[in-house]
Amino acid sequence: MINDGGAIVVIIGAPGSGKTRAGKRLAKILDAPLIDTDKVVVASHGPISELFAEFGEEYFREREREAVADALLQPAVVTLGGGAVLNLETRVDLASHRVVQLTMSKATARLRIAGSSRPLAKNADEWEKLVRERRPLYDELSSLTIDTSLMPMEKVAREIADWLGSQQQ
Ligand SMILES: Nc1ncnc2c1ncn2[C@@H]1O[C@H](COP(=O)(O)OP(=O)(O)O)[C@@H](O)[C@H]1O
Ligand SMILES: O=C(O)C1=C[C@@H](OP(=O)(O)O)[C@@H](O)[C@H](O)C1
Ligand SMILES: [Mg+2]
Repeated sequence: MINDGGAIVVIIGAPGSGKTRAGKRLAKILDAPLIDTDKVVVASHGPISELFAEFGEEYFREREREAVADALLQPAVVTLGGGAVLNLETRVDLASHRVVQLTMSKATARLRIAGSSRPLAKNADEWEKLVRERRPLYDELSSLTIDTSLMPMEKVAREIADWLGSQQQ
């Protein structure tokens, strides 16, 4: 059963796969608000790399869970951080939402995450290991998967919008 009062759609998937960027485009297409849970955490608690360095991953995951729980109640396009699905309560919540997964190849990851400040995916090998472990969760939770490796962001956003349209008929 879809929770019609809450998030319009939730975008999950690998770090760097384009969730935040495609979500922003999608929100424009739908003329809806965008909530990126990483941005919510940063606005309240400071940069993610600093939270990891000062307080550790568990502290970040707790703050992330708070942001996710709140975001899923809002009528918005919601983009999660790649590791948000590690939280069991979040996985239970996602079962009643429309969830899209974005993926990308390792070759694309090498280009997109170069020089990024993601503490758990500092290079393509770390990224690959993390995604291999999480992939079963991403697959289980999502109803649509889009490989963004070679796809412009605008097209990614359009594909999600078209899918949402087909769901509402
Ligand atoms: N479809 C795309 N084509 C090319 N570059 C992209 C695409 N989607 C995202 N990017 C780039 O990849 C990086 C990560 O995008 P982002 O939206 O932050 O991913 P995520 O939120 O999944 O970690 C950014 O530099 C962004 O400009
Ligand atoms: O995969 C992860 O564990 C993380 C992904 C990041 O978000 P994006 O997936 O938006 O890059 C951010 O939440 C944090 O660095 C941890
Ligand atoms: Mg993001």
